[in-house]
Amino acid sequence: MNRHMDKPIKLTEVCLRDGSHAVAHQFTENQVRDVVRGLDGAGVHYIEVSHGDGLGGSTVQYGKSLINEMKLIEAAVDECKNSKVAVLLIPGIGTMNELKQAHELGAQLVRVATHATEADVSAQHIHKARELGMEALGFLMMSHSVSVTTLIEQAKLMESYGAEAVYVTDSAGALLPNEVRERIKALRQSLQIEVGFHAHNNLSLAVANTITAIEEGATRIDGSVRCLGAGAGNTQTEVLAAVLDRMGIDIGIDLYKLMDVAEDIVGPLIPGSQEIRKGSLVLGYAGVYSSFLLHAERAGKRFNVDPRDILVELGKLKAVGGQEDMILDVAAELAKNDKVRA
Ligand SMILES: CC[C@H](O)CC(=O)C(=O)O
Ligand SMILES: [Mn+2]
Repeated sequence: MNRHMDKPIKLTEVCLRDGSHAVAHQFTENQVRDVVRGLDGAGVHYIEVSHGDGLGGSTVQYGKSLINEMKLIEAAVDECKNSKVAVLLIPGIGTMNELKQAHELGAQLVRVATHATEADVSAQHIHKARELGMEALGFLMMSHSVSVTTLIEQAKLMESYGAEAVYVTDSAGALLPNEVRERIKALRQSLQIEVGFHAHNNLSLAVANTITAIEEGATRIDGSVRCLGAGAGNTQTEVLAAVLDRMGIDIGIDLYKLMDVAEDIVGPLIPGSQEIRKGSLVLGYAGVYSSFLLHAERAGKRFNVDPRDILVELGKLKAVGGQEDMILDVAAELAKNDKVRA
């Protein structure tokens, strides 16, 4: 443990949930089984399994899953000897019924995710999860887009509903290290519960930002092996584990086993490349939801406009998760303006 930490670090591996965006929600049951078996064997504490947009996300708006997420959750639970299965739920996309179903299948933790100004919509789901005996954590998305004061207010709401931790969620991968530091520090000073951090690597800062969060006392940390997550992916778990080991922080994970899962099991599932390319870079630069990338690339093709222009415009409009329909509106509008100019 480092000097600020009062609890050991708990790692949530998100490649099977955030990574679902990167594979257009096409995970098969066997892929999930293989990845979970490997992560469980490496000692990962929590493995999140859900549609990329959380329980109930399989829709035309967000992208249809190949396999019903409940089947994937059941398979993940079946493969776990020590790891716990976690799910993500965005109120309004996921419902109480889906939460109950996931719990009955063996999910032990839920992260209730809201936009960084809308924590009030998480109350019922946090209460329900606690009533079911699940761990219930709050996940404040697009945390870069609000002031530290707002973030504290919203985190306190989640704490008052019974959340056992609140995450600073850098959905756009837009936060700079000093901005992570001030946010984590402020939440640590204002909350009695644990603080977490979830990064995206769009500006190549995910590992550095995660280390900064840990230095400030964050104890709930997310990563995705091989960066399999939306945009340029998340904090690369095996890299983070190696860095923490070098720092003398033991998180109880077998580094070589984790590297092997990353290389041999997750690597072959990655459809494109998770390196930072122009699309993902613009996500971080313009402060846009990482899960918008593939939608913007598709809309760009359809309307013959540069996806970067779509993303920059969405950044200006401060589009939030759940407003995926705006991506098509913006693309159509840009195409119309291009025609007028031509
Ligand atoms: C659309 C939900 C989103 O992927 C949740 C998340 O991981 C984030 O906001 O970064
Ligand atoms: Mn994410």
